[in-house]
Amino acid sequence: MTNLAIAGDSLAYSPRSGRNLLEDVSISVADGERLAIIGPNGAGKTTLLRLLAGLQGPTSGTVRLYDRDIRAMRPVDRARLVAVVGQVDQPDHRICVRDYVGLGRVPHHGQVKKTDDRAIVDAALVRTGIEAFAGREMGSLSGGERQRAQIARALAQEPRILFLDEPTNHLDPRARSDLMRFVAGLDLTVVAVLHDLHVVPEFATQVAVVDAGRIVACGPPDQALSRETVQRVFGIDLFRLPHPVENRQVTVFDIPSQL
Ligand SMILES: Nc1ncnc2c1ncn2[C@@H]1O[C@H](COP(=O)(O)OP(=O)(O)OP(=O)(O)O)[C@@H](O)[C@H]1O
Repeated sequence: MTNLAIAGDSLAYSPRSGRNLLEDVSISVADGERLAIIGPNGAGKTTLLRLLAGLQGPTSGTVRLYDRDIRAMRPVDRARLVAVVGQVDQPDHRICVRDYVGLGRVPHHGQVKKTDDRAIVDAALVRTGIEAFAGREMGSLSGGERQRAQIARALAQEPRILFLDEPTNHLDPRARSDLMRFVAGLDLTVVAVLHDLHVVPEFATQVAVVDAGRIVACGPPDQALSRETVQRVFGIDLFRLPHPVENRQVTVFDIPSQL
C-alpha cells in the first residue's frame, strides 16, 4: 500500500482518427493533496482530467486510484470514490436543487438508510451555502449558484477524490477565491483544471503545467509556476512582489506591453 490517491503512468491518448492529444504523461497525487492542472487552451488539460477520473480510457498507460487499477473497478465503486464536476453539466432545468444534489447519492443507494441520504444532501446544501435555494428549479439559478449546486451534488456523493474542470468559470473574482478556499478546506484529494492563475498559489499543493499534450513542469506552486515557464507556456509575465500592506508575497501576472 502507498498513500497515493492517484497514480497515472505513461499516459497517452489519441482519438481514433487524429493526433496524440496526450503523450507520455506520468503524474502522482498523494492522499489529501490538491493538484492544479494549468495550461493554454487546447493543451490537453480536460483530456488528462478525464483519464485520471476514469471517464475515458487512455490509449496506453495506466491509472491507479488508491492502488487499484481503474480499469478493474466497477463503475459504481469508482463513483463512490470519485466525483467529477465537469465544464458542461446541463441538468433538466425543471429539477429542483435538492433533487439535483440528491443525484450524488445514487452510487450509495441501498448502502445507507434513506434518512441518512437526506441528511447528507442537507449537509451538502448547507456546506455550499445554497440551502435557501433547495426548492428552486435548477433552470432558475445564476451561473455561480449552479456551480455551487454542482459542487453540492459532488459532496453528496461523499467521494475521496474530487475532480473539478474549470470550477471558477462563472464566478466573479471574490467568489473564485472563496470557492477555491472552500474546496481547499475540504478533507479531500482534489484535482482541478484552472484557467485563473491567480487562485493557483493559494489553492494548490501541486501544479502540473500542460502544454501541447505533455506535462512541461510539475511541483509545488512556487517551483512549477516559475517566471520562465509562465512566459514560455502562456506568453505572459509573472512577478512575485511584497504585498504593499500585508506581510506576505503576492504573485502578479502581467501581459507584456510590447505584445
Ligand atoms: N475526441 C476528440 N477528437 C479530436 N480532438 C479532440 C477530442 N477531444 C479533444 N480534442 C482536441 O484535443 C485538444 C485538447 O483538448 P482538451 O479539452 O483536453 O484541452 P484543454 O487544455 O482542456 O482546453 P481548454 O482550455 O480550451 O478547455 C483540443 O485541441 C481539442 O480540440
